[in-house]
Amino acid sequence: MRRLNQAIRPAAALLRRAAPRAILVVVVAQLLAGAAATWAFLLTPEVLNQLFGAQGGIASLRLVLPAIALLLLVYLVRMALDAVTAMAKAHMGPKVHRAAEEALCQAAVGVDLASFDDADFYDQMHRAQMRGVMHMEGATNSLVEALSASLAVLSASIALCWLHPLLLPILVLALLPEGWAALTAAQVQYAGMSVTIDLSRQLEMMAELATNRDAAAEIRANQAQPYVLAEHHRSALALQQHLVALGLREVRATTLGRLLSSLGLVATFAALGFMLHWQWLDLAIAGTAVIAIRSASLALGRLMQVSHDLFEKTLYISDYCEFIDKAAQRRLAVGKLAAPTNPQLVTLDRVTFRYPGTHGPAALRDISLQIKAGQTIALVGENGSGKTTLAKVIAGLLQPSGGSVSWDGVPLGQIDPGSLADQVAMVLQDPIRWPRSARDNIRLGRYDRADPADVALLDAAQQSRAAEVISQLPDGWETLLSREFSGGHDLSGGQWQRLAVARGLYRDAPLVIWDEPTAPLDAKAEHAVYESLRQLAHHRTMILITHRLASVRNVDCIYFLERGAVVEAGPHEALMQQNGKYAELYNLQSRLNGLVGDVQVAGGTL
Ligand SMILES: Nc1ncnc2c1ncn2[C@@H]1O[C@H](COP(=O)(O)OP(=O)(O)OP(=O)(O)O)[C@@H](O)[C@H]1O
Repeated sequence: MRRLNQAIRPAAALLRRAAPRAILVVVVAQLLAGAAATWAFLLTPEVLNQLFGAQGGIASLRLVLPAIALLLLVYLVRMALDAVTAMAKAHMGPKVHRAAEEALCQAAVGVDLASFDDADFYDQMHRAQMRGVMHMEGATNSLVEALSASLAVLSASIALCWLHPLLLPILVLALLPEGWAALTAAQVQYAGMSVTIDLSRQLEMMAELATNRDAAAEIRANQAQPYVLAEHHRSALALQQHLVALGLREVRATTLGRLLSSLGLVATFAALGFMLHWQWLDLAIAGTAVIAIRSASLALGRLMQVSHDLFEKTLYISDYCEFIDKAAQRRLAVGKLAAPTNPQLVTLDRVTFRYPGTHGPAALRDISLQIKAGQTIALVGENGSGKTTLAKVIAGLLQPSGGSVSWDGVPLGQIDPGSLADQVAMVLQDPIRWPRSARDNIRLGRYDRADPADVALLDAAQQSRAAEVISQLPDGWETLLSREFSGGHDLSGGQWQRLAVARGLYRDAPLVIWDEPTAPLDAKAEHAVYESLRQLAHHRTMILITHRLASVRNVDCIYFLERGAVVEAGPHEALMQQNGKYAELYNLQSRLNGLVGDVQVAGGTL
């Protein structure tokens, strides 16, 4: 019961929230159906008595007809009530599914970015999404079934008790073995469930790899098909063997239960025979008792099946609920203050950051710096030195593990994340490829921006050279950019990046962060992007992350990172004079690649 409760309570709460009217209809209809069933049982002895007493011939049958008609009417009412229940149930399932899915999405988008780097949390979120929502909907259906079956058992019990109080213990005698068998089978399933889930997840992972569009090219290029198939086969075989073993144990339990149930039935008939013999009840009541016991036994079978289903869903539902709770806790730790509009000074004081669940050196170590409004700074350094992490900390997307980040003296922990994000435009290294139209892909930079004549949209597309890409699409701005839907169209990596740059430009925020914005771009597009940056830099604070050191020669300050720490900082000339790591890397790049064309930023060359 304790385990069942873990599934019943949250499913019932969601049901009450998502479909209160439907649940009211179901409860009322089922109570009335239960009352109708009891009435039908009470009418049955009367009908049987009249039938047994009839002498034959039309005349005596006519006498029985009103009682039969009444019984038929009661059955019809019951059928109508069951139909009403089924209709309410048809509303319930989709409503509960929607509510569960919406709660999950709301929880997922509400948590801080670091939560996505917490492997346990991320894993739980996916379990909740893949199975929790589905089982939540299933559990609400099971609840309705459980209510209907319980009321059927109750109505048979009341009728039997009414007809003769001794019939109640006989009913218990008939039902006990069946109940025991169903519970034992459920326990067998429950005991093996965590292994079932584990094996299913491994299998799903391999099936996902085999069918995933993003993985398809690499699997073929690396000739990894045999590996994928072998791993899939290994997981599938393990799951199959586990399920067969579980099924056989369940069959043993149910067979024993059936055997006991048959013994219970024999005992029931013996008890009825005994009562008939001593004339404690007449034949019509004994006949009704057989019908009622049969009906109660079928209902109990249904109840046990439903409980069994609920048992199976318990783990998934607990997992779903736990995720929603955890997400709410991660959401609570946010500030309430509004972010300063156009912050004049961003200060980092001895900031450290460690990704959740990681060991070894922290991703950022003891970083202190200041960025004034209107400045352009560059973060440079080798792969994995912490540039992207630092940019996310400055933007308030990641909370430092130590030290503090403040905007105009207000610690970011006290600022509402929404208002903080409002001040930042961030173009990331691997931007999201929205499976939406080309228009939406840019407008999603700030989807609620008023731009009735598309002036800002066209401007952003022009500056990033995304306009050229869009003009070649079959449906122009309205082309769906996803091959996963029919009629969809895909872009090259560089074309996607142009759209991402356009999105960043369209966002139009006072603090702009560009993380390798031009890496996959061709020379012309790169030139166009730096032209846009030059214009942007006049009245914005810019943080530029790049490996092309020639691009950052004239920014206000360059921060050179190494293993999470700033090891050199200053303008290009100063760093070159220092002749340290930056100078070494700069000279190396110059020798290897030659310098890229100079681009003007903030009045100087970039
Ligand atoms: N989500 C994450 N979870 C755990 N560790 C991470 C995560 N993202 C980055 N790291 C680690 O943090 C360190 C800094 O990563 P970061 O992405 O900030 O480097 P970067 O300088 O931007 O690298 P690149 O030039 O390759 O983009 C690296 O050691 C990386 O392995």
